[in-house]
Amino acid sequence: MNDLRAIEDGGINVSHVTVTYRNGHTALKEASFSIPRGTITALVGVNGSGKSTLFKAIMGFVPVTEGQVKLLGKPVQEALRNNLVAYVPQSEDVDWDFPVLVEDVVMMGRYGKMGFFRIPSKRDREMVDQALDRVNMAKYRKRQIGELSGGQKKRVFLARALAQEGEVILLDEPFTGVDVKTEDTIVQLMRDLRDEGKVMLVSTHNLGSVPEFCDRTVLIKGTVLDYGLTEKTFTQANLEKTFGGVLRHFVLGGSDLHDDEDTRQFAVITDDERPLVLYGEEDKMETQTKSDKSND
Ligand SMILES: Nc1ncnc2c1ncn2[C@@H]1O[C@H](COP(=O)(O)OP(=O)(O)OP(=O)(O)O)[C@@H](O)[C@H]1O
Repeated sequence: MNDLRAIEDGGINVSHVTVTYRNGHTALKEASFSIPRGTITALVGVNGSGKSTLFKAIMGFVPVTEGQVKLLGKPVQEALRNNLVAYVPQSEDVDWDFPVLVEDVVMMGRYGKMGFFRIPSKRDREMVDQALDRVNMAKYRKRQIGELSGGQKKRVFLARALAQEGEVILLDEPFTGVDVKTEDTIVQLMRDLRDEGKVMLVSTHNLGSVPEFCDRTVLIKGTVLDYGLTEKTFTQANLEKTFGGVLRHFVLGGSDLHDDEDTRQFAVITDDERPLVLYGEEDKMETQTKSDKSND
């Protein structure tokens, strides 16, 4: 990938970033990648590979020991001051017992634009209404957030990110615990946001869906192993490097699959969420997505 383009387009630029926690543990070392605006990038790695640490570095929650992060061409603190970064958290990171209404959670996305007393303006209310409509959650606006299903909660946090009008959107495991319909809603929304020029980084274990909607992939294992266009980066060899022995992997071919001499084979790779399916000759297998109708 071309770093210059990301810098010119003002996307996410992570350059030689090292993060060492206070206990001396280095969770990320010399990580570098660049992604331009108007793109969706998958962040893929095993548990503990540094995905959350990278998100925290991008949001300025942990100090970067070395290197630098730039968002839309600006240093992190400036981007945060300008309210440019929206974050959709993992469900486990949220205290669901906290008594707050759905519409109030979405309004939190507007706080950075309000004055000291946080009195919502007409525009703030309009943005909240629009955001709730976009994720199909308007009819739940007076519900307590803790009373919603996992998928509905996710949609509320997406609405909060929409209401914020952030240009950089970070999504931490948006598909965990959601049904297929919600997954489709989230994917469609992300595509729309991409078309609007936002830059999105999405951590996911849902390997099967990466080629469907992520045009770029960052592979992470304590550092960035590789990054770039999904069709070039999201390869079997790279996934094996990224996941080591954690992935389950099986291949079906020969007479188990074909009645003739066809040498093409299927490979299924999974870390227990939606599997990635590859098909073709052994040395040039390609990903199969929902939209692939023929595999004659
Ligand atoms: N506050 C902290 N202090 C010290 N070490 C930490 C801290 N937070 C995370 N780590 C360590 O840093 C490494 C990377 O953790 P991180 O949470 O970034 O991984 P992750 O890829 O997000 O994992 P998961 O997929 O489970 O969310 C792990 O070894 C973890 O134990």
